[in-house]
Amino acid sequence: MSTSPYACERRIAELAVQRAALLTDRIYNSQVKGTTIKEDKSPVTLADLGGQALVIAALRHAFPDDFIVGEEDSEILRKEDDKRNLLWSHIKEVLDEGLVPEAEIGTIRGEVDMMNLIDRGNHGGGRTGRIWALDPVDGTLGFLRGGQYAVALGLMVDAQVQVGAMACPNLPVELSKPDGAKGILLSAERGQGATERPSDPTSTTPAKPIHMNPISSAAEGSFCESVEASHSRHDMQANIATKLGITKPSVRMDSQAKYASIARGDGDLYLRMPSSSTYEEKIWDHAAGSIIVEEAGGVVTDASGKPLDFGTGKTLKANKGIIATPASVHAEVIKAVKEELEKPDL
Ligand SMILES: Nc1ncnc2c1ncn2[C@@H]1O[C@H](COP(=O)(O)OS(=O)(=O)O)[C@@H](OP(=O)(O)O)[C@H]1O
Ligand SMILES: [Mg+2]
Ligand SMILES: [Mg+2]
Ligand SMILES: [Mg+2]
Repeated sequence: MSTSPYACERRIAELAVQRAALLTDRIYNSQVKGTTIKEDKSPVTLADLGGQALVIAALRHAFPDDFIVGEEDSEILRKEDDKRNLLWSHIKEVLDEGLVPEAEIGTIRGEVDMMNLIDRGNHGGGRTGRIWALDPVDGTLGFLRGGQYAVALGLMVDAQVQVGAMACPNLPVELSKPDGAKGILLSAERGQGATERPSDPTSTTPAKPIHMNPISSAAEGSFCESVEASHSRHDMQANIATKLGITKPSVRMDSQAKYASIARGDGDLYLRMPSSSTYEEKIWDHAAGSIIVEEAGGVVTDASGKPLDFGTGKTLKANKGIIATPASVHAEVIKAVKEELEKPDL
């Protein structure tokens, strides 16, 4: 039987984010989310910290020599006994339930192991070798407000994303039933397509291939963008959409659920024009989402149409903007973006 080059990595990545999503969901539904505000003024919760520990436990078990660039570190847990104890009790419950096969993705041995695992995500990224980019809760603001968030994991080999997996606990399982069951697990391998299935590990629904909508002109489509006005230029994005003849209102959504949505044909374009000249996009905010869109028939580039460069460290250095669209309309969208950027300041 022939298998694809990264079939094993894809399987482990799927299981890892699936198990982490059981924890994030559990913490969302509990009394205490343990929110702390980080130095950059963004929130971090027990779900972010525990999700990172669980995913890295899986990577340690399956690929012990790989490097990991994770968003979080264990400093808060080392300082605050209450948070550490509470998080460990949640993680232990997820592990004891055993819904995701521990034989394949390993375990966490206790509180100290939990913190050490989180800190294994301290690699700085780079151009060579096998490096995983992990965002245990992408869209923490979305998580806190009961909106969209994603557990996102991508594998880069020599700076090319080869595998991505993402759990989106608040996206509907069926597009035709937006108020029905929630929680999907998406994944992709370079050259092998993208799939989705329910993220509930007890579900027997098989994975199915996903495809972007086959639009032939951007005017037929709709676009999504960040909820937070400080994360991208809503005004510019509206101008670009108008120029393209898009009449549907934008869909504002937190996190890489934006990539997931367009990859499964719920929307068409993702526009993210930079709102600050100093903020650098993080690799963990785009690695998983970008390959899932590409493998569903899309193209993901910066605002000038160049591919994203995942080999420049923890951040996409020198990146200006993110544009994700079906391949059929990418050139048309980049032309409109260029015109918007060249517009004289009035
Ligand atoms: N100034 C600025 N500009 C651009 N992006 C930023 C900025 N600040 C933060 N972030 C990152 O945005 C991640 C959340 O994704 P989104 O912006 O798409 O969603 S959201 O609407 O803000 O929730 C969010 O990811 P998480 O920290 O994992 O939630 C951040 O990495
Ligand atoms: Mg964050
Ligand atoms: Mg993020
Ligand atoms: Mg995050």
